[in-house]
Amino acid sequence: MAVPRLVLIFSGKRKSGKDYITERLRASLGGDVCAILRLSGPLKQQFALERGLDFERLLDASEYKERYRADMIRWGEEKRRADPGFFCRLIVAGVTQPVWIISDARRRSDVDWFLEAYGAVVQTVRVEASMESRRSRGWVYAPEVDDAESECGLDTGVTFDWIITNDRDEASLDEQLLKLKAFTLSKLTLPV
Ligand SMILES: Nc1ncnc2c1ncn2[C@@H]1O[C@H](COP(=O)(O)OP(=O)(O)OP(=O)(O)O)[C@@H](O)[C@H]1O
Ligand SMILES: C[C@@](O)(CCOP(=O)(O)O)CC(=O)O
Repeated sequence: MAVPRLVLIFSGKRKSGKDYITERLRASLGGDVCAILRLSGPLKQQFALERGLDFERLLDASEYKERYRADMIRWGEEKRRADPGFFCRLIVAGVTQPVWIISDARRRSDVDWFLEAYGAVVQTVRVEASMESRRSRGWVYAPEVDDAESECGLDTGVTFDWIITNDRDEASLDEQLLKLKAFTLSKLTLPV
């Protein structure tokens, strides 16, 4: 198994901007240095296959995805109950880049699995956005989703190494991303 130099574990509420921010970070680091690994990737793929759904449409920030979210959460939780590392192992297989971004941690079991496997190089990153910002990006409160572990599992119990505030202030976001990028680059220049 490849050994990463840095594993950034991102979490945050729906529409806080996890995908947006992780894509920006990858773009600025380059795809040969940095891989985005989505725990929900293999989950959505298998769920789509079993239900005859459109996998591609479950990936983007669409209303289509939201329609199936509660069912996907239940489906994924069954898999995790049987094997908490199930999705974690799937997404790290065969990755060759030195920097891994896990874009969508939602549960303690996800964070604990990475800490156990790669603890020395793990950094946890929380993306925060106001309810107003999230609403402006399409968030609408949904019972059984916003009050469930999928959204609240990391609200407490983890001391995040980084907190990124993603509201309307573009300059502030640029600055925060630059700091995280500089930290990431500093890890790449250290000897193995
Ligand atoms: N700082 C920003 N500037 C412009 N657009 C943004 C910003 N942050 C997020 N967005 C947009 O808001 C929408 C929701 O963001 P994104 O999909 O990244 O959130 P998320 O936290 O990954 O949500 P989910 O948990 O639902 O997947 C996307 O269309 C994204 O492009
Ligand atoms: C089903 C689920 O993986 C959907 C995640 O979708 P997204 O990260 O919001 O694109 C959430 C979960 O695992 O609880």
